[in-house]
Amino acid sequence: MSGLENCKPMNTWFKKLDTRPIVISGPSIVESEEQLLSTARELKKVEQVKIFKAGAWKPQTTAKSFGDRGLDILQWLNQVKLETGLLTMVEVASPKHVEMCLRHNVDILWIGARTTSNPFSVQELASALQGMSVPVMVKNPINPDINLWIEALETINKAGISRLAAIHRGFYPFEKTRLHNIPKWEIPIELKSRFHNLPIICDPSHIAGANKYVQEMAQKAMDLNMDGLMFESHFNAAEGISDQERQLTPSDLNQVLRKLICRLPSVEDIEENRLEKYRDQIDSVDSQLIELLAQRMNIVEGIGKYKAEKNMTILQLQRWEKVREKGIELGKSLGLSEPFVAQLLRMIHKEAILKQNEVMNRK
Ligand SMILES: O=C(O)C(=O)C[C@]1(C(=O)O)C=C[C@@H](O)C=C1
Repeated sequence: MSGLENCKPMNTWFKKLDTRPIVISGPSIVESEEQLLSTARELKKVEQVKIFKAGAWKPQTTAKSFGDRGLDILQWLNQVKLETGLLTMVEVASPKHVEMCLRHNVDILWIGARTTSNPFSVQELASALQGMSVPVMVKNPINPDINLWIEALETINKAGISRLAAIHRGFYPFEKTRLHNIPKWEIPIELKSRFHNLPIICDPSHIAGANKYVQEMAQKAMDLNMDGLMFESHFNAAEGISDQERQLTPSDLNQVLRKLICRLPSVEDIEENRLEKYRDQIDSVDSQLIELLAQRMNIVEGIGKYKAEKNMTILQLQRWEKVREKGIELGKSLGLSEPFVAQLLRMIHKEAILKQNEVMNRK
């Protein structure tokens, strides 16, 4: 069993983290003490914000340099903590960063997408974290490689970190889309289905890119039952030196959070177990589907034997085209989308060919 099954729920990390969603926010880049403190003071007024995040050493896609002011920033963050009571969270990319953050009482560390993509860097961080108890969050790697993400999480977990969470920030888009990163929601869903106890935070700011899509991405994350949300913010977003289009002012963030509908993973079923009844119906339909597929495969097997006797090829393109067209037509008339039916039939046809191949080569 993976140690990730033993991750602690976030409401046990710190007393303050007893809300859903847990909201993390802070500037994309620290520009000055004034920007950091003013943003934190404004965020303090947004009730749901519990964690203030800041990149003290921010790796950029392009080689822009804002100088190594890590130490100053860590001191300013202590001031933030003192004044606002917010928990602080900083990105670490090297053992030196870990050591400095721990020395300056940063509450939570996070590992960025570029670092997660490199198992050697993750291992170095894990060695620096060995024996520490600080909570750590691990962003997904740049490319949609779930195994690389799991490997990074497990490496940090093996160093003894059980206050551990994943951050879904979307994936590098090879083609331009309306969003900055491709969300590929199926990846965090797969992560959650493999490790039920691993908290997952969504970063709608990185996925959306532009603020106008942030609400939609945040709602999607809530509907998928993610544990928290991480937003970029700036007290004076329009004047920020980077990522202006994806930093919310704290009052805009407040609006986003107020509009958010937080659906529950389960509800007291007061309407005579309505959900249970639906699920019983689904179970029954699913059984019928599987039984019908098995029947179809028996017929395919019969055709396979016939083809073997008559020396006929397995692949019958004309017949397959007809099966496909008829299925798509019927699907459409019943409200099923063409890509869905086409994909389903493609899988069935592939399995039929495998089956007949086995029949023909049976000794
Ligand atoms: O009709 C056949 O010849 C079959 O073997 C059945 C079937 C199918 O699964 O529908 C499978 C393979 C052929 O390429 C075409 C159709």
